[in-house]
Amino acid sequence: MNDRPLLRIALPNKGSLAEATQAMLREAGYAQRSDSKDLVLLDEANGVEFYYLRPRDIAVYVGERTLDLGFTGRDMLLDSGADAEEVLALGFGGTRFRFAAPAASGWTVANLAGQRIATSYSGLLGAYLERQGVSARLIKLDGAVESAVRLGVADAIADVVETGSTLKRAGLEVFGEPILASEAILIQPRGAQEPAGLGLLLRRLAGVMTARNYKMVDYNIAADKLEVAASVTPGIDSPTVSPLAREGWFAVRAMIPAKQAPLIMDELWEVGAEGILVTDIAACRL
Ligand SMILES: Nc1ncnc2c1ncn2[C@@H]1O[C@H](COP(=O)(O)OP(=O)(O)OP(=O)(O)O)[C@@H](O)[C@H]1O
Ligand SMILES: O=P(O)(O)OC[C@H]1O[C@H](OP(=O)(O)OP(=O)(O)O)[C@H](O)[C@@H]1O
Ligand SMILES: [Mg+2]
Repeated sequence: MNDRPLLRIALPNKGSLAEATQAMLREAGYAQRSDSKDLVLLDEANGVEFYYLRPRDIAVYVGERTLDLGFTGRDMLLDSGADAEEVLALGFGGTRFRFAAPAASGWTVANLAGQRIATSYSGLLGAYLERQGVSARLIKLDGAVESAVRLGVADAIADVVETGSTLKRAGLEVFGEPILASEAILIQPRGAQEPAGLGLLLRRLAGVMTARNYKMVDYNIAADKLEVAASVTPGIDSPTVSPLAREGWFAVRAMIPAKQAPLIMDELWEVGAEGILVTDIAACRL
């Protein structure tokens, strides 16, 4: 290990983002705790100390400049009002923060004036209602907000929606525009100087996201069809084209968006490509 100060990073100790965050850091080459009761883990080789904290508290620690960086949800950062800012969106933990009310009750955001709205994100909701010029009474709950209407504590709710199945089970339906599109993010104290080690962490995280979002395609193609085939697989910069021992044929290799792989394989087949292989990318730095 070199002698720069340890980078101190907060991670969710439980909840929806905890496992996926730890999986991403492992993929990026960092050590993670093996016992879910551990509060701190020192990754000496990478010069990082990980602190496992309640997801809701992470923005607070980072905003108070107690820790250099934190992994949390965008909704949690904004709700906290902490003096921290988003550095990188991580491509997982995607949710929407939305209003909901009993199904088919015809609610609009304007109707919320003077009503009771239950939420566990009162900072986020309060700021949104203020921007909309709607004055309502916020009922602050810790969780299981979907039950608040049935139990008569609120007229509507504002909560995190992923699949929508919790709302459905409670007989509720979303209304109005989504208040926020959230996902897991990396945060730092607002305006902080870049701590040593952040550049490396960002490169590694970007590498994990690229490896998850792209695949590698290899195929053989005759010279007269190379240009068309290469336009189907332009790669990030440009495809790698190598001559084959077989006269007038080339081997082509390029990265392709993982979601489009089946379609691209079909198109290459139509163009006349042979030996089309798609493989996962285990890791990368671009
Ligand atoms: N299916 C999901 N349900 C809830 N939150 C999710 C889901 N998927 C991703 N998230 C994100 O995870 C974060 C919420 O985490 P968690 O569920 O641990 O919070 P919480 O239950 O409110 O926290 P706490 O346990 O501290 O009260 C938010 O950023 C949210 O957008
Ligand atoms: O749209 P869905 O896929 O159903 O997911 C969203 C639900 O999951 C979360 O609850 P969580 O399990 O975190 O419990 P909590 O309400 O006690 O925080 C969130 O608060 C919603 O209730
Ligand atoms: Mg929760």
